[in-house]
Amino acid sequence: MATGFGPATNDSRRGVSSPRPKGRETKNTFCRNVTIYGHCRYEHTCPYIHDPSKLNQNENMKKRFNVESPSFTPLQASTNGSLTPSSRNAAISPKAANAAIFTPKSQRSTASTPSLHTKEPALDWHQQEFQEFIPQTFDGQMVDPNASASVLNYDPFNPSTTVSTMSGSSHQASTINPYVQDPTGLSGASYYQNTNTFQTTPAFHLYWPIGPQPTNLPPYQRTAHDFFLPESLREDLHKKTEVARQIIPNSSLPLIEQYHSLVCLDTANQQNQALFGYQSWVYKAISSKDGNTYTLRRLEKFRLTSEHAIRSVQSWKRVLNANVVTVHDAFTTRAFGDSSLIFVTDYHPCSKSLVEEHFKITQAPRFHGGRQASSTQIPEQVLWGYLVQIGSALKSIHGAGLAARLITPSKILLTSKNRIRLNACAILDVVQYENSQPLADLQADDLVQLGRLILCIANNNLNAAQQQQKSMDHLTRSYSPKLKDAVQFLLNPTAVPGTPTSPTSPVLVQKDIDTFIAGIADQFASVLDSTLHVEDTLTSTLARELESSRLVRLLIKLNFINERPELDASVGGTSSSASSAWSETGERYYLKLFRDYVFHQVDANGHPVTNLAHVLDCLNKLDAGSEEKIALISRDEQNVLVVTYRELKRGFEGAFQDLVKAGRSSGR
Ligand SMILES: Nc1ncnc2c1ncn2[C@@H]1O[C@H](COP(=O)(O)OP(=O)(O)OP(=O)(O)O)[C@@H](O)[C@H]1O
Repeated sequence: MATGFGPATNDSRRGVSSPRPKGRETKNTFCRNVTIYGHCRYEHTCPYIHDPSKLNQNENMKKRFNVESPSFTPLQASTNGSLTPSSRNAAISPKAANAAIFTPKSQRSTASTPSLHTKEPALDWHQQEFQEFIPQTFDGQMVDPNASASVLNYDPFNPSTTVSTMSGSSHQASTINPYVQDPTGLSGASYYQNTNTFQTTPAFHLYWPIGPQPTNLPPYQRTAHDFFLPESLREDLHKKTEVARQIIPNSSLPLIEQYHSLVCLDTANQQNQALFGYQSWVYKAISSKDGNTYTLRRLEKFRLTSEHAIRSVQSWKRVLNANVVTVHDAFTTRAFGDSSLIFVTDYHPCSKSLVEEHFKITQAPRFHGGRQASSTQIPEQVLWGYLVQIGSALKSIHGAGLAARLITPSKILLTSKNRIRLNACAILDVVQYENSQPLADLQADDLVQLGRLILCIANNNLNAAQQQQKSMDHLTRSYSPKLKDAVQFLLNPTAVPGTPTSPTSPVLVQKDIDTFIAGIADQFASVLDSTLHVEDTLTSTLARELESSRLVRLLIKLNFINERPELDASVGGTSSSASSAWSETGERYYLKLFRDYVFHQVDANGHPVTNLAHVLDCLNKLDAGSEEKIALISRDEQNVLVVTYRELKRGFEGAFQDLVKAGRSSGR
């Protein structure tokens, strides 16, 4: 390492007293700028020697420097937190008055320099001597001293940094990407100058707490679970995937058009014919056209009398609402041995109807008749959630010139917690095509059906709408007046009194979905807020999975490369001898030892080390191509190879490209 000190060439340090030896020590010191750059831009003011022949000419030096010459004044943190020169007589250029203070990173916790850290751990063991100043080639790249300070203050392990970084200077935060292979070296070790300090350790991962923090645990209390999906979500998704891919071997159910692997979703033996006028069955099926899973609803013994009837489904295909089960197609088939009408809709695994959710028949003591419905009162917020969601569905449906026509508990699906979708849209439009009522009446009836639905759920009774007054009394006693008003509005006849134009003819205003939605706007706001909270949580979970999936891709590549005995010198053969295996030579050999280093470590007693943190740390550093060195030990323990992650990464990419090329050339 060069021992000479030159003036700072970095603009961000202009006007700052850079660390340099005191006055008389310069007389024998050759300017390092000349050594490094061949010249010194500050030759006329620089206190160092620029002419090699003048070295050791002490007398000359005396003439050029006197006590007023700027001297090295290391900054020290005073007890009041400000930076003071250690030398009492130190003279600082007046220009320095407006300059940002250069703050050695080890002193940041006590310095008054603005920091991105809102709170920093005051750990003594982080304190260390300020290292000697090493000129960087940052000219013109980091001209804003504050920008450089904020970047150097970047702490990937400190969640408080994240908060302030994101709110305060999001642009700067977004420029920090440890994965960028920056040819300028900005993302390399030179960028993170004081690499020995905790604060400037570069982030080799992006497990970054970006969303709402569900727990207030400090970092050292985190567990491996924090890196992956929450258990409940993982279980839920697994269950859904399992159910979605379930098939029944040797099933006797036929193939219907492109739909195969049918599984019946109706568990009840008795089918209710009252709603559609036909016995209906629901199946899960896979489409051979796109591989997706769909739901087929079959209406038995249906005879199509008009082509127009089935064409009415076209309008339903355009209704894409988050609270409506999307309709994809409708057709007739004889595959079941009769003439059946089939509706193809989205499939929502593990969903259940509101009947199953709220009116589940439970086994009760014999003196109660053996069976009874669950009697727990449904929270008001759940009822508002249903009103808002179905209100939103009806807005889309009515806006498309259609009516839902069937808003009943058995035809509303609960697809996840408190998330519902109308599930029998389009069916009555086809089966009752010939004797359909005016659209306005049907739309008004949708609102009445919605009122009845809420009344039934609030009363825990499927037949509550038949004793309307009694059920309303119960609702009035158990819930807020606002909910009662909303249900009353819905249950009113198709028209409500409006402003009369004359005393003899009172005007009746048509009741519609827009009026209803406007009336419960505050509930829409609250449902929107909770939905956005859920979205935030899911986004933060997704961000964690993003990191995990990145590491999976890395591991896949690594395993493609490691130990491929079948690939001899024919791959990358120019660099390996014909007799040796490809994956055992050259850079691939490092990767093999690296695999041992990551996964096969043993402790002092020879017991296997299974440390997730070590694995994640190593893999992330490999992915980032860090300059950090590691010692790889050969399996016979005779050789130690010291390599940087950057070198490993280069070998890793090269080896993988070799494989890809070899795969292509052999036509695989
Ligand atoms: N689109 C769908 N995605 C996933 N599952 C569905 C879908 N549609 C229906 N199901 C499942 O099929 C079951 C039967 O649906 P169906 O509409 O026939 O209800 P039901 O309770 O049998 O009503 P009914 O008494 O009128 O026959 C539902 O409970 C639900 O679990």
